[in-house]
Amino acid sequence: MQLKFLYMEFFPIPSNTTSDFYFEKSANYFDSEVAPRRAAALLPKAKVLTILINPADRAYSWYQHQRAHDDPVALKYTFHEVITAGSDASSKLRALQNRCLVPGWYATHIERWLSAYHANQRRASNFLTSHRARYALLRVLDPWILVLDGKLLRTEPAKVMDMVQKFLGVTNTIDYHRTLAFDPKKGFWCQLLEGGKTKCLGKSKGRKYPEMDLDSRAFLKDYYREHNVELSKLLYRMGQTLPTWLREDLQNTR
Ligand SMILES: Nc1ncnc2c1ncn2[C@@H]1O[C@H](COP(=O)(O)OS(=O)(=O)O)[C@@H](OP(=O)(O)O)[C@H]1O
Repeated sequence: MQLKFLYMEFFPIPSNTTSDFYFEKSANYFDSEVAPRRAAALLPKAKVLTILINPADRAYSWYQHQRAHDDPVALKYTFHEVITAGSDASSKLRALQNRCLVPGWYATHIERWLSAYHANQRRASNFLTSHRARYALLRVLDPWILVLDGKLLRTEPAKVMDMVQKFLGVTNTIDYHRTLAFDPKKGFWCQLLEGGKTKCLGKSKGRKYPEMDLDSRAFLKDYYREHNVELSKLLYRMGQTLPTWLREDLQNTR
């Protein structure tokens, strides 16, 4: 009971009379086995947005995140040592390796979200026996999932926010082309305040760290090849635009 109460407080039941949107964001349960089923049970009408960057960069970003939080394993080992550690490595090193690598199996995780939510919506399209036709119909009737290009979000956030507002069906839209400005010191787009100053995200977002070494880049390119091919097929089936980083990656693969 207690858990349910906390959940309901965290996700208040939306009233039919308001046009408010409740949102929640986290990078940490995207790849969870149980989260999609739980989310679909708790919030069957939720819209889901996934922001994907190149999984190799995501792995490196996580490693840097852990170093910044003084994780002794991330401080002790280089990124290359972490991602290439073998089965004989310590359990702590393997755990860090998993948190760097596994969330980047994007197609596997998105499939899990799709099946959890589709299982919920099946009744609406029960007359269609083919899985593919059902996908297609649900895509048109109820676009509830949007896959966004994290690289584009970084370089052209206003353009991405236009897509988000359209997807959510926001009526009172905000023109982010006017409310965001590039801050050269931060190296990212930030909120533009009255008077021309900018308000950027905190120190923990957009950290400055060295470029990934080329050996790690090559290792991860190979490691994620099949996963990225699967992702491109899945996005095609879902009728979603391929992120530019994925297009480039696949072109280089060929
Ligand atoms: N405008 C702007 N300002 C700051 N940071 C930006 C911005 N746009 C995108 N990013 C990228 O977002 C990354 C951190 O966001 P996350 O949501 O993954 O972080 S967290 O899960 O909340 O810790 C962060 O990753 P790192 O660069 O590894 O720090 C950024 O690259």
